Amino acid sequence: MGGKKKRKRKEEEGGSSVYSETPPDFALLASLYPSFHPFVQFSPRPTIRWTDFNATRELTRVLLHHRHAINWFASSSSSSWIPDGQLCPTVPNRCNYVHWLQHLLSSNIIPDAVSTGDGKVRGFDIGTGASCIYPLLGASLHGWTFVGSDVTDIAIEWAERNVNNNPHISQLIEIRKVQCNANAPGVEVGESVNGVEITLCKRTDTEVASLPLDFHDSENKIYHGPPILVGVVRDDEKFDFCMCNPPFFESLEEAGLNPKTSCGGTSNEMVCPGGEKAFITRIIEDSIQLKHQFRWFTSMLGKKSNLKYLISKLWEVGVAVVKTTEFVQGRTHRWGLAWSFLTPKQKSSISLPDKKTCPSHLRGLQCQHSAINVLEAVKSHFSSCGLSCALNTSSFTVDVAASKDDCDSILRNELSIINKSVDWKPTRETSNASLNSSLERLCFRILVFQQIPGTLLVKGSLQDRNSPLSGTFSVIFRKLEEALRNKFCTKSV
Ligand SMILES: C[S@@+](CC[C@H](N)C(=O)[O-])C[C@H]1O[C@@H](n2cnc3c(N)ncnc32)[C@H](O)[C@@H]1O
Repeated sequence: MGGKKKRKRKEEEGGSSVYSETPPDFALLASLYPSFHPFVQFSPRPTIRWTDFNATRELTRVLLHHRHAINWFASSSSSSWIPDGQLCPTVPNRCNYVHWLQHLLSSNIIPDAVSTGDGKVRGFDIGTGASCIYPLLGASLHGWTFVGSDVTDIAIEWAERNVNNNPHISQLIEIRKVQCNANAPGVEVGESVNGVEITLCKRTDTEVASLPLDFHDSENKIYHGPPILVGVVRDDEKFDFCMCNPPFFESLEEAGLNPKTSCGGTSNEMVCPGGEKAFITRIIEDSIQLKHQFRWFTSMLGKKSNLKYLISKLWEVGVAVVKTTEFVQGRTHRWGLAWSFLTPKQKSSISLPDKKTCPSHLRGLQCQHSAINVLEAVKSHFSSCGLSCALNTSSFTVDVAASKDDCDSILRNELSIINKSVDWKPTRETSNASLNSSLERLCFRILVFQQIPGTLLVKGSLQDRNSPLSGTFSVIFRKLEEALRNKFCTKSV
């Protein structure tokens, strides 16, 4: 696909932002902001040293002010708006997420329940950080109201400070401290590892302290830290969305030091046992309990490889719609995952309902076509898709078997049709090598019979409804339905 087409697709998904079109002009910013000037190297072309934490922090400050009218000067004499070493957000990357949320909210995919009664969009930012970047951006760009939560005292203190420094939007933002459950086992967020705050990425040559042994235990992928949504969101609250830039990494070693940039980030901000996979899994679990209190649940991901697991987890818990996107900023790639329990209003894209509600009946084929004609069309449809099938003219059935690869490729095709705006139910991961081979195939039967005089009914039934591949059945059946309607129906029935 050409670059133009790709960009258009991204824009349709809400996956690009103003920063892809108009990157920061360092020379202009240096001339407007004397505090930024010393960090700019003008030759061969204006840029900053990305490995210098003070330079990236200053860039964030000036961009927030210049582009978003967000005031970053503390009211005290301090000129910092986040303390040394705390994660310093890059504005373009954070804007991409806000831009995508705006796209989701306005896309009309799910019912448009106004949460607060005052007509304002209300969001919940999980782990708002010292910068409070998402509430500040969301409030300033779109007038959204926010609750921003965090677990550490330092994040709460500075987030409040940053909100108060922006009186024009401060009324829109509430900062909420997550009360850590004293009995919760595992990580003690708010305390530092080994009693020292370990700073990541601050400098390229920063040493990362060694960790206690049990911190390396990657076996336990279950999140067992402080509450995330359940226990933090109040019973009477409703939100249009939640968002999260989670601690991506499982360990300090994994977080490592990115030699190319310096965005700061402490252990508390960057690391959680089980990494983002465990953290987002907990958000998914919380979302089941809070399904009526949020329109959209969303999170950012740092690793594409976690998407597959999380999407299948989502379908397992019975969500109604899943969306993903990719955020690309320079050489940094991030992914967005969104889900909702509200039934989509329109079928703008594919949704695979749960097994019990799989469409499996095609009614109303006019009887001027014989059942045999229809049966043969069924067989030739599946044969042309490369699936193995057997026609039985005495039982009026076609038995079809699709391999896991067939199912994956059917889903992939669907995905490309819907411009990679993903609404799909992938096959469950089959990591267990001893898996019975029948589980690796999706077997189903198509039956054609006369339901009432004059009309034929085409019915599909799965051989094993619990097959991990059964999610693909609704796509397969819908494709068959389309093919049969095109061939036999003069008008939609
Ligand atoms: C990667 S930082 C993101 C900060 C900011 N939102 C940003 O995008 O720059 C993750 C944040 O989540 C916070 N955090 C970790 N566990 C949390 C929990 N259970 N509830 C709320 N915040 C949490 C950390 O303290 C940290 O500030």
